[in-house]
Amino acid sequence: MATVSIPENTTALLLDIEGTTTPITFVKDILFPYIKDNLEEYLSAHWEEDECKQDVHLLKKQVEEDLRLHRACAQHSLDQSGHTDEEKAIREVVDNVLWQMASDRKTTALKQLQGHMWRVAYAAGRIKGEVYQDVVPSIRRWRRQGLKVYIYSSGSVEAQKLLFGYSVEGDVLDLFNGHFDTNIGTKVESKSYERIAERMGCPPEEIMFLTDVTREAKAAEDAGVNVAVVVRPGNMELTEEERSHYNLITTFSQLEVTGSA
Ligand SMILES: CSCCC(=O)C(=O)COP(=O)(O)O
Ligand SMILES: [Mg+2]
Repeated sequence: MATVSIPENTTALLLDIEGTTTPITFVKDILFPYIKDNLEEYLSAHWEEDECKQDVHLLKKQVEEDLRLHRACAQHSLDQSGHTDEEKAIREVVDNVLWQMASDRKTTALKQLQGHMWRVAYAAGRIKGEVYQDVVPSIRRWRRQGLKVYIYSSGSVEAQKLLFGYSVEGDVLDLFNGHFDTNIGTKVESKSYERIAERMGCPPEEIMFLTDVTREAKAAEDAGVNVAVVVRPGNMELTEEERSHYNLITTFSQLEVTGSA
């Protein structure tokens, strides 16, 4: 198994979740179906609570933005009048959320609601966060070697903490120095990586980002961040050009700090 060097000046590793620390199938076959199956019941049960009201408010803001950019179809828009009865309003939220999920959108509004819904399932032991076997030992090794380790996922920070707090390996939240989500910007915008570097208090060149998505890798590279593309079973196929351009790893154990044995 070929090793890939973590550049010598690196002080922090930044990790994607889906397709990188965690199988895509966990997200697509466990997490997302949970939302689809429980959405209407969840909204009905929590509709009058502040947190749920804020989630719905954020979804409405997203619809306004989508309409402004001509992205939303009329039947998937939330009612803007505010003069609708509760059942109809819930139905509209359900339709909008399912529409967003069908296109695998990564909006902050969608991800915030999903995070709140998963909380109950994790706490009740109905879901355990999957992580590839190489993930925890590799991160522990990097931490011993003095590197900081952060997560950057489209999943909300709350959803990230649930996944690692209730993981198949137990509570492994101590692995991470911090978490970032789309509140800092989308993962395909290079500005997001500049902001993350600012928040970490280091230049982008000291960060190495691991992801399965080459559009994210390109955005990070454009910001000056070093990247390795993670190839896991079920991840999107890479083109020949991508395969030759990026450092590829199939497991975290391949990543070695330069100069370490
Ligand atoms: C953080 S758990 C939920 C995963 C999720 O909703 C998602 O969109 C994953 O996106 P990623 O940026 O980790 O590929
Ligand atoms: Mg990913």
